[in-house]
Amino acid sequence: MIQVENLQKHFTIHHLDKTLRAIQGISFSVEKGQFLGIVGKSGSGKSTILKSIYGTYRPQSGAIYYESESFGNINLAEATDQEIIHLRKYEIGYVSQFLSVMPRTSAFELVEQSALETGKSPEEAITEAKETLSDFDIDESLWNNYPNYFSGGEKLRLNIARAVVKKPRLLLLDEPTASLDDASKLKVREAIEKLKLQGTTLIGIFHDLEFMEGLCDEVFTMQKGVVNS
Ligand SMILES: Nc1ncnc2c1ncn2[C@@H]1O[C@H](COP(=O)(O)OP(=O)(O)OP(=O)(O)O)[C@@H](O)[C@H]1O
Repeated sequence: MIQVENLQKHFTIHHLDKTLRAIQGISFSVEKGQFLGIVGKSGSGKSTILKSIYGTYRPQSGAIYYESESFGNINLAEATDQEIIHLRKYEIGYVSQFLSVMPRTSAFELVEQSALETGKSPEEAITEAKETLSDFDIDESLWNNYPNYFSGGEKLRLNIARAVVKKPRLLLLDEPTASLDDASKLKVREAIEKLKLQGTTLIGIFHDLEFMEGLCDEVFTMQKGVVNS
């Protein structure tokens, strides 16, 4: 489903006149429906890998081949902005520990809009938004509220619900359980298991190794920009 070859990304820090090598020589592949876990120290380049796959960062060299439904095999490292936007809408989800909300949009509308984006009918989008919000234990009294007022854990669960309602083919998880309590983590774990059964391919970064136990098909450890296997 995804094959990363010799990926390299560096950042130019202009005010320090310095180049920072975030990742170099990263190669791995993930089969359809598998879950790859990435662990490693802070600053070792884990998020840079996910952001390169999601098209947020453009790597300097290397390739990211993705078996897309819309375009066939596509190198995400060289995809156009239009292709990336299309894939984000229909195929690739990204969940970080931060929720970016739209002003004056309720929690329910956020999830509903996400479902509508994938081409669901308004009725289907409403049904699926309700199901997903319930799945993630977001209290019904909060559905019409603005997420700005949510607690940290509620925001995280909403963030994941918004990605999961799309049933993406590839889901990138950048520490989505940071600061969640055990009950909420369990919900996230159940959702991941459900997605896997539906055939979603996942790549996830977690600090909580206990959480990953038995969930990932493979785990690799990053050390200062390179994979340490
Ligand atoms: N946009 C950016 N501009 C400059 N430097 C960056 C940028 N993004 C990441 N870096 C640098 O690249 C390196 C890798 O960062 P990255 O966020 O990938 O690490 P990480 O392993 O995900 O860390 P953490 O576990 O703390 O989230 C770090 O030294 C970071 O400062």
